Amino acid sequence: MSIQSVAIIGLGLLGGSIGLAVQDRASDITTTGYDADADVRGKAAERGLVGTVCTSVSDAVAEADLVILCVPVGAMGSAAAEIAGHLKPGAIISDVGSSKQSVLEDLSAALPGLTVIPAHPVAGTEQSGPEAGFATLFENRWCILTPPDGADEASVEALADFWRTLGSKIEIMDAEHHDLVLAVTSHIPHLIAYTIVGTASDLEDVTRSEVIKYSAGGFRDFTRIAASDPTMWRDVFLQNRSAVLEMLGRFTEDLTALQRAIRSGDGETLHELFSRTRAIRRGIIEEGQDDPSPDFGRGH
Ligand SMILES: NC(=O)C1=CN([C@@H]2O[C@H](COP(=O)(O)OP(=O)(O)OC[C@H]3O[C@@H](n4cnc5c(N)ncnc54)[C@H](O)[C@@H]3O)[C@@H](O)[C@H]2O)C=CC1
Ligand SMILES: O=C(O)C(=O)Cc1ccc(O)cc1
Repeated sequence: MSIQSVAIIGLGLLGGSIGLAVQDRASDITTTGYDADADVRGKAAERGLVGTVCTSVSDAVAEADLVILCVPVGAMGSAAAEIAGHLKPGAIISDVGSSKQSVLEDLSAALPGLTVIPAHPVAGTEQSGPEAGFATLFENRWCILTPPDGADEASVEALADFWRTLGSKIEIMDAEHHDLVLAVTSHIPHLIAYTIVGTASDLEDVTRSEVIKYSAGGFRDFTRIAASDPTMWRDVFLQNRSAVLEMLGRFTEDLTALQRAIRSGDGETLHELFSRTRAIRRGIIEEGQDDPSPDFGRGH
């Protein structure tokens, strides 16, 4: 099937970037959009994030071959319930949520018998809202599709093609595996950033000026991640609870082992780990998986 019209529900960073990317790279595809927040709809119209910003969700999805839910993962179920009954027959319903198992369950429950194919573009920044989107966000980035067992193959291929058109590379895996992998590569790193910045801020009464003055290097990088959207990340941790808790358990054990090495003066253990992690970083850069530009995530 060929996708000729796309409806984007939620016009923040991800929804806005999809709208701009489609208009840039596939101008034959019609774009409509809707956001629950009237201010966001106004800003989306001003920026031209989609061809038509609709004032009702039913108008936005009525003619769409593909509907992409771009709302926080905790809002996917209610957003899906709102589009049920207004969809074009045969439409593909997808999303961009950062966790996949709960989204697959929520969408399948709200849209029984329809073509639900969840997806996760592994591309983003710490920014959010309708001003944050940009057309090149998905270029050379992975988009992971997590179709349920028995999903219509032609629809999976049509969705994969859509993301390739936006510049993404495609991977297909099951939702449970996705959630475990992303817990360690994305969700726990965000939790660590929120924690360390919170810990430093709790010290601020004593050393307020020093936290700002010496926030070069490592701490500064953590503050970028810790500036990420609170609603989005609250939802990720609540929706991907079991995978996050599993990985957090492993992380805590490893942290405790390092604590012991430091206490006992075991430099060999520290040096061995730091050498291993340095090699991982160098491998990522050699594979071209590093941030696409030095400004990535800062200038948008
Ligand atoms: N921010 C990032 O870097 C990335 C985010 N994601 C995922 O993309 C999704 C969207 O994230 P962002 O675009 O960053 O968030 P955002 O906060 O920029 O935009 C979300 C928009 O959804 C709207 N919304 C909420 N509930 C709604 C509903 N029921 N109906 C219509 N609109 C509704 C909000 O008003 C808001 O404008 C999340 O599920 C997130 O996990 C995926 C990859 C990267
Ligand atoms: O800004 C960053 O470094 C990110 O990690 C962006 C991001 C956030 C959430 C995702 O599901 C995917 C990418």
